[in-house]
Amino acid sequence: MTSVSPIRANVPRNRFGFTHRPETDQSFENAVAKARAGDRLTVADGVELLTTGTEQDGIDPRRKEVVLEIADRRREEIVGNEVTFVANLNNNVTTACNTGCLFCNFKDRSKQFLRDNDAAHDGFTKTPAESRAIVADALDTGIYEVTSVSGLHPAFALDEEHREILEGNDRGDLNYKSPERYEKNPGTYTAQMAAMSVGDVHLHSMTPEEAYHARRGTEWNYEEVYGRLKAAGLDSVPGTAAEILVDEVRDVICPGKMRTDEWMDAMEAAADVGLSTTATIMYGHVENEMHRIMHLERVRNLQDRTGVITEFVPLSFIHPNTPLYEEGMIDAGATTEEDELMIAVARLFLDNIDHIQSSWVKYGDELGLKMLSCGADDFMGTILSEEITKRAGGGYGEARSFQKYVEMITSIGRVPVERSTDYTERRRINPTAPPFGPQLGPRADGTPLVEHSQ
Ligand SMILES: C[S@@+](CC[C@H](N)C(=O)[O-])C[C@H]1O[C@@H](n2cnc3c(N)ncnc32)[C@H](O)[C@@H]1O
Ligand SMILES: Nc1c(NC[C@H](O)[C@H](O)[C@H](O)CO)[nH]c(=O)[nH]c1=O
Ligand SMILES: N[C@@H](Cc1ccc(O)cc1)C(=O)O
Ligand code: SF4
Repeated sequence: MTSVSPIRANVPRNRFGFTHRPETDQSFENAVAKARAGDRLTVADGVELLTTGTEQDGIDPRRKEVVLEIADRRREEIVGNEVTFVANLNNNVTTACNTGCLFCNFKDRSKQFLRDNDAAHDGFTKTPAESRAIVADALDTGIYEVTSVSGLHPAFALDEEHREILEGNDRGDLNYKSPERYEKNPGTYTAQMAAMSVGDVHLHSMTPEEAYHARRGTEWNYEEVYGRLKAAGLDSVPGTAAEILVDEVRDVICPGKMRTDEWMDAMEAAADVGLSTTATIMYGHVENEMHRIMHLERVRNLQDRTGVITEFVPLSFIHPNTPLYEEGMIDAGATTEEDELMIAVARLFLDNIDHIQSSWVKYGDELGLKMLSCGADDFMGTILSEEITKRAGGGYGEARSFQKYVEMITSIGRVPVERSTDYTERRRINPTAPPFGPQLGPRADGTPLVEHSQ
């Protein structure tokens, strides 16, 4: 075989002095043989596939095609030709947060939200009543699910009992301030859950990091917290806040956030009280390929223990407005080749998670569609409102209509399918029978959700 020039990757892998390096005793060829045979992959196998061989720098384009093709075939064996998506709304409650993650531009320093601060700011907080009105309107238009993730507002408490504990505490280290001190009161987490549980809408909310905030200053374990949230209306948990589940990476990008073990603990507790979850990886910043595969191994182990992870969502880091980029710690996010390999190796490595999501918020339509032939089978949801990626500098919009989904999915010869959050309800859409609108939501009647241009 004549040699082809390797493609450079963007990530500054040598700058941070990490202990874990993408080095293995495995060969690319052996790893490929195991992937083809469907054997459970080791960390070394995963690193070989993700790097297209560790013996050389950069990505070998021919080897990359081999990995993508094996992953695409595996996708077909496991889930066939259907491409799913969900009719959902994002309703984030507040941007107030002091955790200071260096990859995030969603948050605004919570000081700005205090009543005695006169300076203008772009952040927002919604009361439970405001959240309810927004979800109720969307439910009438046909959504199945509401996803809600928020900053860790200092006035948030889990419930009234938690508020009493926090009010009665004079410890200065609990990141708590009374709601009276703020312009707007987010209420309690359980009040927000109850407010957003309109009709039979599926409520997907409370990341492990939010659950951590909801138990601060108490002895309550995560089972207690998720149990109370479930009783208030929570249906399933977004497995974000995962970022990279290796502490030496967390030390750099989110030193204020929970460590890997605590994230695992919270996710297991959610499963123990009967909630299903998703799992994510946010990649393409300071981490190297060894970190990415260690992350996949930890997610695979978690799924072996819980079995409740319905989908895996690779979130490609959006860099332009983030401290990591502005402070010169990174030069860019992942390249297209790294994105393709991340999806493909997630499909091959995670032999116990059926669905791999291609996120149009992160990849856009063109690359998003390409990912559906690299191992992904789910194409996210309509979401209708998006703030996290937009504020980080992403430019792929805030919504997709059913019409757009049907056009995109049929253009690559696959079958468009509306799904429920946990994939147990699925409805194949006949592409020759417009108009296209949601039918699975509690109040859905097939009327299109948003304008066709999106
Ligand atoms: C913004 S937080 C909101 C929920 C909660 N504060 C938390 O940290 O879990 C949700 C997730 O968005 C993702 N995110 C934030 N900034 C991002 C960026 N610039 N690019 C890609 N994903 C990002 C991270 O994975 C993060 O865990
Ligand atoms: N529901 C999904 C979202 N929601 C959008 C998020 O609010 C945000 O844009 C971001 O993705 C955080 O990194 N995004 C997905 O990528 N996938 C979803 O299923
Ligand atoms: N649907 C995924 C993806 C997601 C990503 C980022 C979010 O902020 C919210 C959701 C989840 O539930 O985890
Ligand atoms: S990722 Fe979440 S915890 Fe971290 S700063 Fe952003 S909103 Fe806050």
